Amino acid sequence: MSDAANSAPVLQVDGLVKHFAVTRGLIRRKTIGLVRAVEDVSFEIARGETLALVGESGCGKSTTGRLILRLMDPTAGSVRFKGKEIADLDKDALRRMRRHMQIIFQDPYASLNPRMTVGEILAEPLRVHEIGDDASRAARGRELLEIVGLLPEHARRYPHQFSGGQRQRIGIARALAANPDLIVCDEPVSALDVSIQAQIVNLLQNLQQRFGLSYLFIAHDLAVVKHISDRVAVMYLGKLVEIADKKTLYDRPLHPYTQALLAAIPKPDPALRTKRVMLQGDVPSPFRPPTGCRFHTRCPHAQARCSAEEPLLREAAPGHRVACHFFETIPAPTILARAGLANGKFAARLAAFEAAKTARAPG
Ligand SMILES: Nc1ncnc2c1ncn2[C@@H]1O[C@H](COP(=O)(O)OP(=O)(O)OP(=O)(O)O)[C@@H](O)[C@H]1O
Repeated sequence: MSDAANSAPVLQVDGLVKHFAVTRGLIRRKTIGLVRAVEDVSFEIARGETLALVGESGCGKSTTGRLILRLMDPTAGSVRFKGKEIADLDKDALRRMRRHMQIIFQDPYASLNPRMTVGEILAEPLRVHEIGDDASRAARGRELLEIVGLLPEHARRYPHQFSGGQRQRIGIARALAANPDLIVCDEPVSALDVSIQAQIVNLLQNLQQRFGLSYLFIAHDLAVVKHISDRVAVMYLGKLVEIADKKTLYDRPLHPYTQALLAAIPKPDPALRTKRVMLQGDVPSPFRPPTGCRFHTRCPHAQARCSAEEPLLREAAPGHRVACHFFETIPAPTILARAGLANGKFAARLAAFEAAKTARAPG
């Protein structure tokens, strides 16, 4: 994180809620319930900071990202960008503000228009925001391609002429075009090979340093998040269950769900390996979330109170908040002296990712 990260937050999210209505009937549509995708989520991101938002599929990460960019309306809650409440902005002001908040998607191919050249794709956000003329937009496009490690002459090519990693670089260049302050990175490397993942993470880190960018980095892959984040927020079934700076969260996870997610990451020293806390079963449906603590149906430490009473996100230490009734008393993950208990597939991915990241091969 850069020094500038100590200044006022770029983004403040307070009590964000999104419920999707579930309807039935073809002619007379009737609401039969709500998918509680995001429930009372609050966090902030400082200038130059990366907050990772982590959790299993369907826990509400992407919806949170889209609510922040106002790509959909929230059911309740507040999103303030550089001190301004987004809900208060009229259509024109929202369009102007969007210039400063961008998104990078998981699948760059799906988000790049196949009929446009790369030059046209990069000029588009500038045209939408009425920045410059045709010549200056084309020049900016060529500059952006160099910034993300491609060649200026690539502007004449079409998205299908690039590899997955190169396409993600184009997606990043497009997000950078209008000089944003905040980029929502929605699983930007999940679809890429592990060696390419490392290159894209390196690129995002370099761009952050160079341009003072803030990132909300959405991911389910803790190996990637470990490298890029300053702080980590863990989400389960629409709710934040733990938030802390990276070191605290990785060294001293207090929520049983975070412990389970982190135990899947192997440590190089077998003596430091922790017993893998197996997550039982699938994530319950956000259509009918469990009562009390939403994690209680899968929690190895659940007690009667957990199904009856919803835990608040409480401060465990300054900057470290945990939503668990019993975090003070549940035991830390067991240390094992024996190797081989970590998740082998994950271990291999993490090792490959770290090797590739160190190699910093060109993309
Ligand atoms: N437009 C929608 N209408 C109804 N339900 C939706 C809609 N968008 C998302 N959901 C539901 O909201 C919940 C959260 O979805 P979301 O995509 O935010 O989760 P996620 O953590 O990003 O998962 P993934 O990694 O799979 O994208 C899911 O149960 C999803 O099915």
